[in-house]
Amino acid sequence: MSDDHPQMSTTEAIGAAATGGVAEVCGHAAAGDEPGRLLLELDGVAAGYDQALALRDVGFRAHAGERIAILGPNGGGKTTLFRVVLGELAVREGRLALHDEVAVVPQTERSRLDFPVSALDVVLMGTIAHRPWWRGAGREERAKARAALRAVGLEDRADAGFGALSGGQRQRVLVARALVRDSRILLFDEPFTGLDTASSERLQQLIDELAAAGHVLLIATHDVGQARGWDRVLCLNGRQVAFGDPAATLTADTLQATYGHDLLRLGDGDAVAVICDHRHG
Ligand SMILES: Nc1ncnc2c1ncn2[C@@H]1O[C@H](COP(=O)(O)OP(=O)(O)OP(=O)(O)O)[C@@H](O)[C@H]1O
Repeated sequence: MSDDHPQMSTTEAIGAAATGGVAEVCGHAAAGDEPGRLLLELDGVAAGYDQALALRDVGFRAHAGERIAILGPNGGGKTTLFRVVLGELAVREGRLALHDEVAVVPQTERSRLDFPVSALDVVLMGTIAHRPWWRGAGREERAKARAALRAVGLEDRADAGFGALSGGQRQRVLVARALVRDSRILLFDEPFTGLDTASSERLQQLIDELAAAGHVLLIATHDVGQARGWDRVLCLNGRQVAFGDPAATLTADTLQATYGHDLLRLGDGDAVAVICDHRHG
């Protein structure tokens, strides 16, 4: 981390006290980057909007090196969970503990494409949290942003207009923007939506590389088959339905409880199809 953000050595409670839940930012653990390091804990977490709870009973632990699929129907609570982890929504019940910083990779489809910004400019936006708002990006930040673009295979497109890139390239630029924040906890909001096969394979490879480098990745997806290939799966439907190893967790019964009427069972086994709506208002 930069000197502007000294490492936090003591647990710092944030938000939520008035609503009954607890969120803790525990800073960077002294243990370093070893695989399997605990990065994120939730215990009985509930959150919502206005008077209503949108999500409840969420409890799981996430470790360095894990790719965790977040499955759920439209309105199941995936975005709500991300907003809680990002500190945008209060923890109304239970406890959330962050043992590293968090960054989100938003859906590229929701990006504004008409701003005259380059790929490098977009990545540099990720360094703003690490410097005073009034100071422009310096040599150190620019070098870091170029290194992040190199890590996602786009160093040669640094000066290209963000809106002129392909959907897959834009998604990787947004990953680079998350990487310059030095965050070990990465949240991906349906990152494969709208990508062609080649871009999807490239992003899948990048996700594998980030996990191998010691990040934990929470990836909201509607693709049950994809979730089966990752390390853990979290099933949400207004509450936590299940969490665990995909092979043991993704039974037809669990998927039925997760998706309800949005699930089509194919035959007598665990083969299913999920009906989902990718349109967002
Ligand atoms: N800003 C908001 N104000 C009020 N209710 C909201 C708000 N955002 C989400 N909700 C409600 O919270 C519940 C969970 O929504 P959330 O967006 O977390 O689901 P999701 O799993 O991300 O859905 P999708 O797959 O469609 O993106 C839904 O009932 C939704 O209507």
